[in-house]
Amino acid sequence: MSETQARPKKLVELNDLQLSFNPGKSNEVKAIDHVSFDIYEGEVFGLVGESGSGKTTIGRTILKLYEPTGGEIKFNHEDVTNLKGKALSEFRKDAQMIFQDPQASLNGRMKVRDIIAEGLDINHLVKSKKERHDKVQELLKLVGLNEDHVTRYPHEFSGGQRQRIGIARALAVDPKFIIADEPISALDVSIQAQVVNLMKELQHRHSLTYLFIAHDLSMVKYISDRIGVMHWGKLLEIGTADAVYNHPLHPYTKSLLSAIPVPDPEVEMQRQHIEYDASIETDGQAREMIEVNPGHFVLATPQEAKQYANDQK
Ligand SMILES: Nc1ncnc2c1ncn2[C@@H]1O[C@H](COP(=O)(O)OP(=O)(O)OP(=O)(O)O)[C@@H](O)[C@H]1O
Repeated sequence: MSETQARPKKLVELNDLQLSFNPGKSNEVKAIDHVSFDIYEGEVFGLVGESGSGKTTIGRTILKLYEPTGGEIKFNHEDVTNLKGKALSEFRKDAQMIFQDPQASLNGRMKVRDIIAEGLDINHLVKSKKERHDKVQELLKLVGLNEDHVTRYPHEFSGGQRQRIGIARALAVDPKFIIADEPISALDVSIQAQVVNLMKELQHRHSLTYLFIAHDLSMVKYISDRIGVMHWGKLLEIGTADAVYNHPLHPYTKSLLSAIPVPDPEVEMQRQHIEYDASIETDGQAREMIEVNPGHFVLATPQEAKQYANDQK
């Protein structure tokens, strides 16, 4: 990189993050098991892995909805691991979340206008009723909803429209960073692309940074710049979307990829699912993130990393 070229700025940094549920008890779950990665300003970072791998816990821990058991979280170069009070409210304005199930995450007894304006009210971002009204109208338009929808309730909308309301609510406070936790998995396939396209468009227009959480790689590959793959609380692989999708290193990533259905029926008939033998995660050997190709890391022993690199040739 030349001196004149700007280095990507790190917006979110996770350093050796750990979170255990029920620590020290027989039912302890290491939901985040020594995870480190950075998210650069302006990028879409996709976090994938099967149900229970710890993706939601990471999202909620970044937003300070959970207290980590260990490690550090930085936002905009500042340590936010132990934020409290006013500083925490400020941070929560900069970092917003969009949820998987808009039906459950929107208060059914509130009108759309008040749902969208909630963040404006809490953070005292508007000075008059008119300003509040205008801002809500602007947000509705931004996410492709009708201006006369303001007096309706969430149940009067389709799933896709409800997710648009969730997006408008998140954008109301003008955040820098959005965690989208499986934002499309509850939607019809025909609507999924529309919502993803809207999110992409808003990202460009508002210079947003996303952590996009999903359990399968197909849509994540389309929206993400880089992808991290999680299993059992550990980050197993990280790289550009192209590297992870087209040149996977870890056997778990290969297995995840082999599970994606192919639209072509003939190819689909011949698709072979690669079984993943998870015993390599519990054999007691020390593993660390090794950079096999520039920017493409895998959790491995030095020997495994060599093997994974050779398998690619
Ligand atoms: N509040 C909680 N108390 C105890 N265990 C929990 C709690 N929340 C999550 N877990 C456990 O932590 C692990 C990680 O869960 P998490 O929801 O983060 O996974 P996920 O990858 O987001 O899965 P999903 O796609 O199903 O949301 C799982 O084993 C889960 O059962």
